[in-house]
Amino acid sequence: MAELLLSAPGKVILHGEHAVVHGKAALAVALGLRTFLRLRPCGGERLRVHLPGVGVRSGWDVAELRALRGRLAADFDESKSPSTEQLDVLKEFAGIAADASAPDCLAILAFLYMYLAISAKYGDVPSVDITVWSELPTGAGLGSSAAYAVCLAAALLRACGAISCPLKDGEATARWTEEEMTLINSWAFQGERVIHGNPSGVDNAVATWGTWSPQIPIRKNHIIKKGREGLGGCLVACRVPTLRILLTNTKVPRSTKVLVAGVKEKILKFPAIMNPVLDSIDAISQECQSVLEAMAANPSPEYYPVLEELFDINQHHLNVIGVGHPSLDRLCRVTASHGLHSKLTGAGGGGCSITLLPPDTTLLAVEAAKRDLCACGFECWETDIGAPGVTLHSSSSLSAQVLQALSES
Ligand SMILES: Nc1ncnc2c1ncn2[C@@H]1O[C@H](COP(=O)(O)OP(=O)(O)O)[C@@H](O)[C@H]1O
Ligand SMILES: C[C@@](O)(CCOP(=O)(O)O)CC(=O)O
Ligand SMILES: [Mg+2]
Repeated sequence: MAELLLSAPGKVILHGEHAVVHGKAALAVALGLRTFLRLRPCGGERLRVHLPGVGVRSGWDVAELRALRGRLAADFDESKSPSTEQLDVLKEFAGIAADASAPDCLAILAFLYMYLAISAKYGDVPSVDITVWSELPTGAGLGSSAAYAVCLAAALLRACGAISCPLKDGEATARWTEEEMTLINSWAFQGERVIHGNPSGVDNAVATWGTWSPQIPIRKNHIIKKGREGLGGCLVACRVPTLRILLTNTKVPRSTKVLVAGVKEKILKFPAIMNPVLDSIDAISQECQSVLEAMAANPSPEYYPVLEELFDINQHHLNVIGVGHPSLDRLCRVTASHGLHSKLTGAGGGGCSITLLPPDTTLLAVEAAKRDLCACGFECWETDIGAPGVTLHSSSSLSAQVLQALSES
C-alpha cells in the first residue's frame, strides 16, 4: 500500500455549544486551520505512532495488538459506543492510569480503540507508521479532537481497504464519496467518544464534511446546523454571508470531557432552571440562522447589531451553565471597550472565543483590540471561516512547513 497524506479542519461553533449535547441546535463552520496525517507502510510487523502535538512516540507489535483485539472479544461496530470495560483493558495495555485524562493518554486511547475496532471489523491494518501534526491548538475549543479522530478514521479505514483511494495520479487533492464520508464520520464519532465522553457529533461532522467559503461556488453549505439525533442525518446546510471573525485563545487549558460532564451534573441538579437556558440557547441558534440567511440574501449592515446581541446573550447563558472562566470575562470586557462583542466557542472554561468584526470596524479598532488582548497574554488572529472537510493530498499539494512537520518523526 502507498503512502497516504490527508487532513481535516477544525471548527468554530457560532452558537449551540453544550446545548447540542442535549439535543438542541448548533451552528458551526469549518476553520482554515487543519490537522494533517501521514501514513507510511513500514516493515517489521510494527505499528508506530508519532503525535508531536501531545508528545507521544509509541509503537506496538502488530501480533500483540491482534492478541489484545482477541481479548476484547467484542463485536466492534461504528454504531456502538466504546464500553468502560474495553477502555479499561486498553488503559491497562498502554500503562495508562484508570482516571487519566491527560492529552497524551486520551490521544493514545482513542488511537488504540479506533485501530482495534476498525481492524476487527474490516480486516488487518498492515504495518504502518502514522504521524499526526496539527495547526490547531489542542484543548482550546476549535475541535482539535474531532479533526484528529476524523484523520485517524479516514487513514485506518483506507489502510484496511474499507474505503477507496480517490486521489488519481496527477491530482493535488481528492475527497471521498458521501457514503465513505458517512463511514469516516461514524468511526470518528467513536474516537470523539473516547476523548469527550459524551460528544454531540457536531465537531466530527464539520471536520468530515467541512464548509466552503462563499467564494468557492462548489457547495453552498457554508454553515452546518445540527441537532443531536443521527450523525449527519440532521445536518442542515444553509447559505450564509462571509463573516469576519477574530479568534482569541486565552491559553487557559481545559478539558471538553470535564466541562461537558459538569454541565450534565448541573442539569440533573437544577433541571427546572437549566433546561430553559438550553431552550433559550436553541432559540438563539434558530434566530441566528434566520438572520444569517436573510443577510446572505440581502447583505445589509443593519443585521450586525442583532448578531452582536445574540453573542452577548449566549455568552451570559454559557456562564449560567457553568462553562465560563475569568479569562473569558476579561476578554469580553477588553473587546467591549473597543465596541466589539465576543463569546466563548467550543467547550469554554478557558480556550478560545470569537469576536464579531462588523464591516464598518476600522483596521485601527481591530489592531487596538488585538494589542489589548495580546497584552493580557492572549493570542489572537483573524482566520478564514469555511474550509473543505476531510481531504486526501498529494505531497506536492502540501506546504513545505506541513511536510517538514510530518517528516520529523
Ligand atoms: N494533533 C493531535 N494529536 C494527538 N491528539 C490530539 C491532537 N489534537 C487533539 N488531540 C486529542 O484531543 C484532545 C483535546 O480535545 P478537547 O478537550 O475536546 O479539545 P478541542 O477539541 O477543543 O481541542 C487532546 O487532549 C488530545 O487527546
Ligand atoms: C461543548 C461541545 O458542544 C463542543 C466541544 O468542542 P471542543 O472540544 O471544545 O472543540 C461538545 C460537543 O458538542 O460534543
Ligand atoms: Mg474536542
